[in-house]
Amino acid sequence: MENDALATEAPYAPVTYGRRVRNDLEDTLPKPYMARALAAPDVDHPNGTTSHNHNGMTVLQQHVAFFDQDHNGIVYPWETYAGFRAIGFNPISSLTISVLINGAMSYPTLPVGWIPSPFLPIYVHNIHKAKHGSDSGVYDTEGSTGQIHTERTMAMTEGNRITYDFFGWITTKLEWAILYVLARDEEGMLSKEAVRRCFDGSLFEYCAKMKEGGHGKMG
Ligand code: HEM
Repeated sequence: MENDALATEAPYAPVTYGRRVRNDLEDTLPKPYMARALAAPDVDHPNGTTSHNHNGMTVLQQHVAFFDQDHNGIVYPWETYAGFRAIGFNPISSLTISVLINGAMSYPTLPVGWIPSPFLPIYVHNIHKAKHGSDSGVYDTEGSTGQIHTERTMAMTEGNRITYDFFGWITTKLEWAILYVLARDEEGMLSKEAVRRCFDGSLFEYCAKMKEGGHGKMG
């Protein structure tokens, strides 16, 4: 009975055998249940990305800060576009993605009123309000991160679908598809480290530097 209390699998729910719960996090990660505000840790990086400055922002704010080109706390569609160009996406993809991202995320982040802004600004301060359903759950509703265990991302985006959450299904797929295009290796694999660094935004800084140095993958 005592062992049952710690069981992570239920015989009558085969899905709990397929989607295993890790029980070794505490070996390397202190307080794995505690959401981190400033860092995106995993078992191999218990302190997050130490080379990356959090500037006092939540991990989700750090995720989008790269796109705030003029550092005024607002990401306009043309800044999203410039950010995507800087990390190597072509003009057509960059334009399409920036219209979709700012189109979907501007409104919930607006600081005052009910009226949408025609310029589609995204307010970094309120980015936690742009969180949607059917996601990985790594970011919590305040924009902090829990532990990241993302070995099987595509299966995860299927498995995390919330019923009738069409917006969440599509947005989550899109986010993971963009990450895949950006960070896959020669064998078409997405490394766990690329995923972790996407969460805290340090991946984008890295990709922009690579692109600047002429190592950009997407030309
Ligand atoms: C190359 C650029 C980008 C990539 C690869 C990317 C990828 C991702 C990924 C993989 C997630 C995690 C989704 C999940 O937890 O299942 C995510 C979440 C998020 N991203 Fe991005 N993203 C990018 C750019 C942006 C931009 C420009 C913004 C807005 C300015 C943004 C806002 C968000 C928000 C608000 C979330 C939280 C969604 C949630 O957890 O519900 N991202 N992104």
